[in-house]
Amino acid sequence: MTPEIQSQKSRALCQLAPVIPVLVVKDATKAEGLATALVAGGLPVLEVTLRTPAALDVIREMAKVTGGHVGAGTVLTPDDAKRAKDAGASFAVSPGLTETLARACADIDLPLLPGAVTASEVMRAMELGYSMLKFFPAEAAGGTKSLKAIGAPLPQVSFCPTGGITLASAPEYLSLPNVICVGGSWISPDADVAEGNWQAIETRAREAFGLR
Ligand SMILES: O=C(O)C(=O)C[C@H](O)[C@H](O)COP(=O)(O)O
Repeated sequence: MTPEIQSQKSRALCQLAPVIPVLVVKDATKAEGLATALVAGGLPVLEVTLRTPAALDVIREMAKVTGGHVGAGTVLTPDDAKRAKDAGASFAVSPGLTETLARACADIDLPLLPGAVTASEVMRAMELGYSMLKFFPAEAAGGTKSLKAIGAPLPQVSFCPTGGITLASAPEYLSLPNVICVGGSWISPDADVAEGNWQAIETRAREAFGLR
């Protein structure tokens, strides 16, 4: 799957909801309840970060939830991409982009949403064939001001900004023409996941769904 087609697929996923919840889940027994609450709240596209030992099992469980599109986040290497795909991830998200990772995702037909921030990083991603990118770390890298500035010379690229975004700051991002959705971990705080407080998470998902 070429990077061009990967970008088409990640763009279509990003269009499904205004927010992609970024999930750091330590316990795979929580996966089904968490995914069900998020999908019920209107957020079907889920990014499970490969930052916990349980992450691949979490992907495996979440992939069974009807209506969800489960991807892996923090995909840094070809091996991460392969393990994520084998666990049932239908897309991968990376904080950055390397040619090795782009090639690996192309080889295994896994759509990649790669990260880029500077003009050179975005131009490199474009050279490789990507037109849908994660803008990470969004707030630390200048937030909406940077996205607006980068959109002037590079309007053909769309972004999913992630990193430091909240329910309060999301609308300004979503109002930009080069932003399709945002990513964020605020919808699924550790304490609610640990306690299985799915109602609170569904309520937050619903608020996020209402952003567009
Ligand atoms: O794990 C990855 O692959 C990342 O790139 C980082 C995450 O996307 C951000 O950590 C989410 O940002 P917050 O909403 O500020 O928590």
